[in-house]
Amino acid sequence: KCHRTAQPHAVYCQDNKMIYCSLNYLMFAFQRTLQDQWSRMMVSTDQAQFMANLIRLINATKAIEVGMYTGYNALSMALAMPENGRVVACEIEDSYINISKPFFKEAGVENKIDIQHQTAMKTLNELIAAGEAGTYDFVFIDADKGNYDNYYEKSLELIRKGGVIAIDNVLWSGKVVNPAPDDQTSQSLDALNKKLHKDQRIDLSMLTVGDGLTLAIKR
Ligand SMILES: C[S@@+](CC[C@H](N)C(=O)[O-])C[C@H]1O[C@@H](n2cnc3c(N)ncnc32)[C@H](O)[C@@H]1O
Repeated sequence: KCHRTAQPHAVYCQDNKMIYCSLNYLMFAFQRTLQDQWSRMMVSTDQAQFMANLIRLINATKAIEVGMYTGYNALSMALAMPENGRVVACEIEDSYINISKPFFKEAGVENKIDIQHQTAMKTLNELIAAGEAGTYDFVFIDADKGNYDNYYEKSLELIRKGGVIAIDNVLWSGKVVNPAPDDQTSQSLDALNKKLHKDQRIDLSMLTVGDGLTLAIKR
């Protein structure tokens, strides 16, 4: 029987053994995603749990995920929010969206997650055009890396003062240190890291969680 819990749903130690586990909705979504060939795209369990607790800490009711994949982290965010909470989940691949939907329904949060099946830039622009600038509490950027800077600028418009933009993969397996001349992804992530380091519009924290997680808090 599933239950909602704030306890760790799974924590893995270095030899990949599960050491803490709760049988909750998230665990089912996590296990299903592991069957997909691209499951390494999913955030780690500790990262999802950390961001869910951030959402609780700032009492977020409006969040955006740029790059939903199979919905594991979107589900984690939705479960951390109150009944009136909403997650705008951006995803272009319908096969991933199809995997996510039964888990959202089973967990009773399908009404909290607004799946946007189009490019994330289109969705972010539409939200701004709809007058939603300055109203979001939390944005998680985790899609195509070449567009990260564009996602960051749009997210900065969309979040309120004190809102948090979380950016994934900012260390890119360490390749942001001296990126190779032909490695555009590492170069663009490095350029974004350097830009944020000097950005006076935010307070910055770069964490060695997962593949590197930046937190930018809007001033
Ligand atoms: C790293 S995965 C996201 C993982 C997800 N946040 C999680 O933790 O499970 C990146 C996702 O972004 C999607 N994506 C890539 N480019 C996109 C775009 N331009 N607009 C919307 N989604 C995009 C991909 O299809 C992929 O599912």
